[in-house]
Amino acid sequence: MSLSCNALGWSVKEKTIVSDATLKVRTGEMLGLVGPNGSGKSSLLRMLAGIQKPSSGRVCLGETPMSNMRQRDIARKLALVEQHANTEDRITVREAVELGRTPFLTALRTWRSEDDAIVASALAAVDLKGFEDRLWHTLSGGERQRVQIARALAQAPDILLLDEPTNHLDIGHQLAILHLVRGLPVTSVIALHDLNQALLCDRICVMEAGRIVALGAPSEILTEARLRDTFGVCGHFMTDPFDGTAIIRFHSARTG
Ligand SMILES: Nc1ncnc2c1ncn2[C@@H]1O[C@H](COP(=O)(O)OP(=O)(O)OP(=O)(O)O)[C@@H](O)[C@H]1O
Repeated sequence: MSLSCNALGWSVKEKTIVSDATLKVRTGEMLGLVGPNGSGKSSLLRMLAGIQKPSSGRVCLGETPMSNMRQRDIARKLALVEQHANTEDRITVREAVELGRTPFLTALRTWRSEDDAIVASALAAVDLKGFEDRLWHTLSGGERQRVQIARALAQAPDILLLDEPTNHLDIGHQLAILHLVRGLPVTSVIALHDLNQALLCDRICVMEAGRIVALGAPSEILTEARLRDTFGVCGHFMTDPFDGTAIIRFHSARTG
């Protein structure tokens, strides 16, 4: 399922946070969202997820305007992993992940064994087998982050939005999560600070001061000029001798 927004904007009081964001994420595409701190990535993701109401413009899931959809119907199609997600202190890991099945439960469609299987597979996907009975507040930052990703996977979404999903993770789990998302049959938008990780995406969208300033294939978008102008760093592209892929080596703008 595709995800699009047209002329999307959000202002708080007099301050414009996001303006005129127009974007179409194609079915099955993995789109990296990059930009400096405060450029509006989380705000855009929250609007795309239907959590933040835009001040202007609209979001469509496939061809359907999100404003015409009930929250439950949105949650059956789309999951968001927020940057600083929190949850009830006394909840166990299993209960936190089970919340992902809530949009599918009704008086007639109660919990089934297939829901248990989905929850178990989501926990296994993020390497949290054996953590089922642990209480949320006893988990480390990276373990909590993986629980939130498992909760989103348990939603079995067509569209998965992730806000810096790797920021608390050790390098092994960072790579595992990125490759997991890559391999899922979903349309994804993933906010990332690590531009080498962003190179793994199909396309990259760059935000600057609340605006989308570039959108396209990683090699076209992440140029040395872009690194300098948007991020204020010198970066040089090199070829990884191991597999021939591009990697960026950074220097500070002053010393580069
Ligand atoms: N509720 C709010 N009220 C006022 N300002 C806000 C609010 N939410 C976000 N902002 C401001 O909007 C700007 C964009 O914030 P946002 O969190 O979307 O940026 P970001 O690109 O995700 O940043 P980071 O990389 O630091 O996570 C920031 O300057 C932030 O301070």
